[in-house]
Amino acid sequence: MVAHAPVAEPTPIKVSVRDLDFYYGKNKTLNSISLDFHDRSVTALIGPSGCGKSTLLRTLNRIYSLYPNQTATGQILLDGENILAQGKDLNNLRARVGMVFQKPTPFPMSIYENIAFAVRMYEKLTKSEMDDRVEWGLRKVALWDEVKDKLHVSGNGLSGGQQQRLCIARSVVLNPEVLLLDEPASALDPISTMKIEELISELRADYTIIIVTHNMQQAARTSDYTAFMYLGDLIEISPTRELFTNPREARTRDYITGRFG
Ligand SMILES: Nc1ncnc2c1ncn2[C@@H]1O[C@H](COP(=O)(O)OP(=O)(O)OP(=O)(O)O)[C@@H](O)[C@H]1O
Repeated sequence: MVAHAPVAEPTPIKVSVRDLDFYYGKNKTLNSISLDFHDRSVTALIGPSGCGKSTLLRTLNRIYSLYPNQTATGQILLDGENILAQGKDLNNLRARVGMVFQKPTPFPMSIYENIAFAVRMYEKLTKSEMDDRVEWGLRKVALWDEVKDKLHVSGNGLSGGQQQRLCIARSVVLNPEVLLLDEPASALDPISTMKIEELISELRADYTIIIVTHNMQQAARTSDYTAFMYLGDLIEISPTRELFTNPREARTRDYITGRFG
C-alpha cells in the first residue's frame, strides 16, 4: 500500500485538545497535552508502551467517565464545543465520536442485530429502513458481500478481521464525525490487517480518524499526521512523512530509529 502524501492543504480542525491533564486516581498520566486533529484526515498516535496513547484516545469520547476516579482537566473542543464541560450528553457524544477497540468485541447476537441494536439505541427506524441501514453499514466496511447470505448467524462466528470490520460498521451506522481506533489491527493476521488499513484509507474521506498503533509502518501507511508521545507528554505532532523523515525532536528520532521503546 502506498503511504499518503502529506496533506497539502490542511483540512479544518475538528477536535482541538488544550492543556489536557488526565489522572487515574492521583496518578497524573497526561501532562498538559495540546494538539489539533484535522477533519477528514487520519492522525496516528505512537509512542512506547505506557506513554498515554490509549488514555488520550479515551478522553476524546469521555469513555473514561464510566470509571470511578478517572478525571480529565483542560479542554477538548469538538467543533469548538468543550466536551469536558459539565452536563454533556455523553450518549450523544459517543455516537458522534465512535470507538473501536483492540480486540474485536461483537455483541453475542447475529450480524444483523449487532448493527440494528446499536442503531436502535439512537433512532426509531422501520424494518425496511433498518434493513437498508444494516446493508449500508456493512457495505461501508466492505463486509456486505462476505456476510449478506448469513446476516442472522452469530457475529462471533466471523473471522477476527471480519469481526473487527463488523465493529467498525457498528460505529459508522450511527453517522459519527470522529472515529477512534485503538490498535484495531494488532490482534489480526497480516491479510486482515491489510484490509483494515485499506478500510481506514477509504473511511478517511468521511470521518476524522484517530488511530493508536504500535506499528510504525502502519502509522506511516495509514495516517496524514503522526503524534509521538512519551511518558504522558506530547513530544511532537507533524505531517506523517515529515515526522518519519525529518523529526523535529531528538526523542522522536530515537524512537522511530528503534533506539528505545
Ligand atoms: N485503569 C488504569 N488505572 C490506573 N492506571 C492506568 C490505567 N490504565 C492505564 N494506566 C496507566 O496510565 C499510563 C498510560 O497508559 P496507556 O494505556 O494510556 O498507555 P499506552 O501508551 O496506550 O500503552 P500501550 O501501548 O501499552 O497500550 C500507564 O502508566 C498505565 O499504567
